[in-house]
Amino acid sequence: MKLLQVDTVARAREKLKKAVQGQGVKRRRVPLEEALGGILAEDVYAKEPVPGFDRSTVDGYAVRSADTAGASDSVPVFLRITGEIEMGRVPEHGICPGECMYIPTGGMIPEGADAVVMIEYCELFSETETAVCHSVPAGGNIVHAGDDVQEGEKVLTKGTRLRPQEIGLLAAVGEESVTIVKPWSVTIIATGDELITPGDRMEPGKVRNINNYGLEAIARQMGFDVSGCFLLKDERGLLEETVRSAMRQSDIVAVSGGSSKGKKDETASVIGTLASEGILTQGLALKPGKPTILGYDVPTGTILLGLPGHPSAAMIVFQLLIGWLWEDISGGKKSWPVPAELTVNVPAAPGRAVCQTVQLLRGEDGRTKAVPVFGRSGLISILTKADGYIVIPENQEGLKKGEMVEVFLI
Ligand SMILES: Nc1nc2c(c(=O)[nH]1)N[C@H]1C(S)=C(S)[C@@H](COP(=O)(O)OP(=O)(O)OC[C@H]3O[C@@H](n4cnc5c(N)ncnc54)[C@H](O)[C@@H]3O)O[C@H]1N2
Ligand code: MOO
Repeated sequence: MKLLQVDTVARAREKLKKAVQGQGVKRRRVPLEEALGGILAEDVYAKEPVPGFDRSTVDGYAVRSADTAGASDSVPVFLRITGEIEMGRVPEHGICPGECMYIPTGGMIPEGADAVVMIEYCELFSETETAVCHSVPAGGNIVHAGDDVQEGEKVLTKGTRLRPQEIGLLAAVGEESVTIVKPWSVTIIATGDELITPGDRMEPGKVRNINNYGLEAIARQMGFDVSGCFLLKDERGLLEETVRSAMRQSDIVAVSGGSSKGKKDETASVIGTLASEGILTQGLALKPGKPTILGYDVPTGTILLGLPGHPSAAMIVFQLLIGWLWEDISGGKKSWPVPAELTVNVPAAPGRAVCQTVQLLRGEDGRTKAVPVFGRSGLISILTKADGYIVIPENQEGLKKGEMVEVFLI
């Protein structure tokens, strides 16, 4: 009887990391529109201050604050309106004592003004005079040049994962492109005679292809380029040819299905043939995810990954191995687990780590609770019901209700 010689997740990660060590990290300059999810490859310094000039934060009148001292509804101060400031333009002149200028939100503060009175506190007396019924302190309703970002300041640190707010900041400091760690390119191959696409007519015995869609989405979420997505019949020659050709243009070729010990399970044999380093791992001490295969090909610099056919297992393993490796070698900030209190006991699996999906809820006591979503790894709905997962290490006893756990969000 031939049983799989399994590796722990830690051991498999170690092997993967060692295999790709010589590859180094490549960089790519991308326009901001394509930077979302990218890992910043260098620190970014502001070439210009934000804002670039003193600006009003309200619609109103730019004034000298001293002129408004003591102003109230019953004793207003009368100021002469000497003009109007236009957006995007430098004021035509400054203001002197007893004067004011109309200013829109974001307009440039004129010389001589040190505050802005909101329009709601002013009553137009004539075209050239307004009554101000409210005093305003120096600096009131003004955002000063550099208040947001100082010129020369380090605004973003290498390793930052670019979220919408970072992209906005880059735009604010005048960067139209940014250098990120070149994302890996991934080819995804689903295998199985039973598989049909979501649009095909359902027939008895057929199963809709979930993995191509789920894995492609995870890869894109991680910021990778997806260079190809294939659905193949269980045919060794076809699989070998498709993987071989994908290796020329991909950093990762992920094959789902055919990783186990069934009669038609050929993924291990194909990876063994095509990877110059042979098979690194065949079998993970993980539930779900046992039928996982890893190989590395040095000449093409490709990771070959055989994933379990069961959809939840395939997605979790991709996350645990490839997601982890990408975070590690791209220098990106590590994902932060959420602490939560377990609501029921979770059993361990002898000799295997358990990756248990959980839902996060707020308990009546106000604490964050982790509610396990139990179900077999062939079920896709357990992932949609889950907010994250917890890991019980191999050789550890199960977890007890009430224990604090760390939830990795998915
Ligand atoms: N004798 C053994 N049998 C099995 C073992 C084992 O160790 N010994 N492991 C089980 C575990 S755990 C898993 S997971 C599965 C994985 O097997 P494979 O990776 O070889 O995958 P398949 O047999 O091709 O498929 C398994 C299952 O998943 C469905 N599937 C496959 N691809 C897709 C897809 N793209 N979209 C949706 N569903 C897919 C497939 O129809 C099968 O139902 O093996 C156990 N058996
Ligand atoms: O461990 Mo399999 O990978 O249960 O689904």
